[in-house]
Amino acid sequence: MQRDLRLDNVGRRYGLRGPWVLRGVHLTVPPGTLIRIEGHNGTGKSTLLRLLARIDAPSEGRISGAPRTAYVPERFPTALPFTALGYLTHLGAVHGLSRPAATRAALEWLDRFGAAAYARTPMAQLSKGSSQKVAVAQALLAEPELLVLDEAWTGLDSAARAELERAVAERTADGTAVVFVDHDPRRLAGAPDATYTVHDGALNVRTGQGTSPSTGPHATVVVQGPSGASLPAEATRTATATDEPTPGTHRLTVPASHSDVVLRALLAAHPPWHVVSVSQETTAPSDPSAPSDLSAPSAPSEAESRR
Ligand SMILES: Nc1ncnc2c1ncn2[C@@H]1O[C@H](COP(=O)(O)OP(=O)(O)OP(=O)(O)O)[C@@H](O)[C@H]1O
Repeated sequence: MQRDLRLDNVGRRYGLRGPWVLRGVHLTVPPGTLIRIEGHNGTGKSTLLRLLARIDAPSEGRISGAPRTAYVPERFPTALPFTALGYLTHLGAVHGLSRPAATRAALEWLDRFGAAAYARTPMAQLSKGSSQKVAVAQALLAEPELLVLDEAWTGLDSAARAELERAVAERTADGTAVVFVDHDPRRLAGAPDATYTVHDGALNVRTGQGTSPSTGPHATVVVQGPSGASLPAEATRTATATDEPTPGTHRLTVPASHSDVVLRALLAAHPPWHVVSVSQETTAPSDPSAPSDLSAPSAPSEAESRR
C-alpha cells in the first residue's frame, strides 16, 4: 500500500459553477513529516485538510496514496448519543482494536489529556474544552499513518495543548505524517519539515522553512554515548542539527516541543545514552542571547483565540 499521500493538480470548488477555492495544488506528504498549512481566513485551509483526510473529493485532479488516516475537524460534532468513553471505545473497535484494548486506549488518552473524570459523561454534556479532548483522543487512538489536525489545539487548556504537542512529536518520530493548521504561529514552532501557505487558491511552500527550520524555541541536548555508537535514528530524525564537539560527546538541537521524544529515545537505547545537559533557547537556535536551563519542555504559550 502506498503510504505517501499525493495531490496532483488538485482543484476544489463548491457547486458546479462556484468559484475555485483551490486550484493546481501539488503536494506530497511522506511518512514521518510534519507539515504546517497557513493562510488568511477563508483561503481554503480546511478545504485542503478535508481533501487530505479523504473525507472530501477534489473537483479536478487526482489524490493517490492510502495511509490510514485520522482527522480532527475544525468543528467536532458533540451531539452524539455516547459517553466520552463509549464513543472512544466504539471508535477504537472500528479501528480494529478488541473491545478491552479499545477501552484501555480510550482511558489512557482521556487521562493524558486530563479528561479521565469525564469518561462516563454523555458527550452532549461535555464542555467545549472537554469535547475537544475527545476529538483529539479519537484521532490519536487510531494510531494513524497520517494525522490531519484542523485547529485541534483550539479550546484545549494549556496542559492539554502541551500534551497534544508531545503526542504529535511521538507520532512523527514513529513515522506518522502530521498535517496541521493552527492560528498560533508559535504552535510547534521550529518543528515542521515544511510550511505551506494557501493564497489565491494556490498552495505555495514557504521559503526558509525547509528541513533545517531556524525559527521557534529549540532545546540543546548534550549526550555521551558508548564509544563508536551512532545516535538512535529517532533522535537524529527529530534533531534539526547534530554535531560531535569532542569524541563521544554529541550535541543535538531539537525543537523544544520534541525534546521529550528525543530524550526518551536516547534513554531507551541499549545501552542508554548519558544525558549531560539540556538547555532551552527561547529564540532561534542561531541566537545565543537567551539560553536558560531546562529540565522539561515548557508548555507553549497561546495566542489569543480568534473565537
Ligand atoms: N461546504 C461548503 N460549501 C460552500 N462553500 C464552502 C464550503 N466549505 C467552505 N466553503 C468556502 O470555501 C472557502 C474556503 O473555506 P475554508 O473553510 O476551506 O477556509 P479556511 O482557510 O479554512 O478558513 P478559516 O481560516 O476561516 O477556517 C470559503 O469561501 C468558504 O466559504
